[in-house]
Order: sequence, then C-alpha cells, then structure tokens
Amino acid sequence: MSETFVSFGEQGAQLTYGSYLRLPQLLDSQHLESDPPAHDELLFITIHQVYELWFKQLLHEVEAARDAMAGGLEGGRLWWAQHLLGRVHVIERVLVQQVDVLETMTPQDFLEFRQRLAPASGFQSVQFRELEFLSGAKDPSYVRRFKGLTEAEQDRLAGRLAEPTLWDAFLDVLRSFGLPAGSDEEVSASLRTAAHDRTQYAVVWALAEALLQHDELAAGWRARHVVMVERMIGAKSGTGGSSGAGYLRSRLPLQYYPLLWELRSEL
Ligand code: HEM
Ligand SMILES: N[C@@H](CC(=O)c1ccccc1NC=O)C(=O)O
Repeated sequence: MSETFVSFGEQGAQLTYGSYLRLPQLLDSQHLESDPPAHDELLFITIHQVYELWFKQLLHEVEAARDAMAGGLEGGRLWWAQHLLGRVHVIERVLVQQVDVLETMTPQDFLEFRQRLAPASGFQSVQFRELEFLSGAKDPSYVRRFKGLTEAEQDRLAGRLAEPTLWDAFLDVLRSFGLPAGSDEEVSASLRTAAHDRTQYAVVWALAEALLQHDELAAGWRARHVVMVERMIGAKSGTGGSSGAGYLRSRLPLQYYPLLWELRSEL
C-alpha cells in the first residue's frame, strides 16, 4: 500500500496555513454590537469586512495601473495597465453580486441590531472614498464631512487628493501618442482621433474602454446598493445622518470620466 498522505511543505519552515494568513487575528475580528446577539449581525459584519478586503485589493491594482499608464508609450507597460484593469473589472462584478448575499437578510432581522450601529455607516469607509478619488472623482468636501477619522485616515485621504488619478495617467498616455490633452476640447478631439483610427491607437482605445468599464461598474454598484437600501430601510434616514436612499440616489449620476461618455454622442 502506498502512502496516501505524504508530509510536505514542512522543510524546516515554521509557516502554516493559519500563520501565513493571520487567521487568529482575522477570525477574531467579528464582534457583534447586539446583546443578546442578533443572528444576522455576523453576516452583516462579514460582508463589510470582505468588501474592505476587496477595496484594499482594488486600490493596489488601480494604483499600479495608474503608474503603468503614467509611463506612457515609452514606459512599455501599457499592456500591464490593461491587464490590471481587466482584473479590477472582475473584482467589481464580484462586489456587485455580493449584495445578493446581504439581501438574504430581511428588514425585520436587520432592525434587530440596526439601532446599535448609529452613527456609524458606510459613508465612513475611507477605502471606498480613496477609490473614488484615485479613479478621478476628487471631492474634498467628503473629507470635511467625515466624522471620527483617525489621523492616519485623514492623511490617506489628503494623499489621494494630492496624487494623480487614473484619468491623469490616461492623459499622459494620450500625450505619449502625440495626442493633445490640455483642455477638455483637446482631450475630446484626441479621443475622437483614437476612436477613428484604432489601428494606430489600439492601446489608447483599449485603455479608454477599460476606464469606461470601470466607471460603469462603479455606477452599477451604487445603483445596486441604493435598491438594497430601499428594500432594507425604505425612506428612513441613514445611521450616518443623511436622508438615506434620497442621498444615495443623488449620487447615481456621478461619472468618473464624463468625456468618455460624451464621446458616444460625437462618434
Ligand atoms: C443593510 C445593508 C445596508 C444599508 C441599509 C445601507 C444603508 C446606507 C445608507 C442609508 C447610506 C447613506 C449614509 C447614511 O446616512 O447612513 C449608506 C452609505 C454607504 N454605504 Fe451602505 N448600506 C448597507 C450596506 C452596505 C454595504 C454592504 C456596503 C459595502 C461596503 C456599504 C457601503 C456604503 C458606502 C460606501 C456608503 C457611502 C456612499 C456614498 O457616499 O456615495 N453599504 N449606506
Ligand atoms: N447606514 C445604514 C447602516 C449600515 O448599513 C452600516 C452601518 C455601519 C457600518 C456600515 C454600514 N453599511 C453601509 O452603510 C443604515 O442607515 O441602516
């Protein structure tokens, strides 16, 4: 009889599955506010923690895609930016689909622990706002409206407001192809040039489409989130102090790359 369970991966190293993945810390990070414990609060915490892990991964990928684009054609890494943005899209689809899991919670079950959550809310997700800023939608008023930020979180947001966005890096790509990108009019004309000569500007067009896809998927998340919110709390105001669904609906028209959307009317 041959040995079916061979010992491997233990060559002198101390590393284990649990220690590598820091499972003791990770699995000890779900602390319910409700007392007695509401059954669905664990799901609520888990979902949010999973979102924050994906947000961290998205920031990592979007930053790298931005830096690769900032090198322009000469940098030789535009293919990599395209590759990473493809990954960003797949993760963003997962983020939208994940709402389905949370919607297995009924409003009654949410209300069992909802009052314990105020004044906390998703509005205070620093990584979510970092992603908006890094993508191109910089709005400093959000930093002022944040309550209870640590100094480190304030610094992170200030850094995102100061650094180049994905859109800035895309403009570097246009320039590296000899396409003017000063004013909005110049950018629009350059986009039309690229759109009408996809042989010469194949990678420019592919990156423009990848940015548009990123924008569309972010809009898809906002739309999915507000419908879930209406299902859970109707027209009630939010624990974060906003009007709730009304506020969230006001954010639906946000576009990261309005010039890419306008281009559609001009083609
Ligand atoms: C029962 C489920 C949920 C409800 C009822 C809900 C409700 C709300 C409400 C009412 C707001 C507006 C701020 C306020 O006044 O509270 C908000 C904002 C927000 N929520 Fe949720 N939410 C839910 C789940 C989630 C999940 C799973 C995430 C994932 C991270 C999330 C992320 C956010 C973000 C990022 C904002 C700020 C949006 C913006 O400013 O554009 N929410 N949510
Ligand atoms: N703002 C939600 C509560 C909520 O969903 C929430 C609360 C604390 C931490 C994250 C949350 N998620 C999204 O807003 C509400 O008003 O019911």
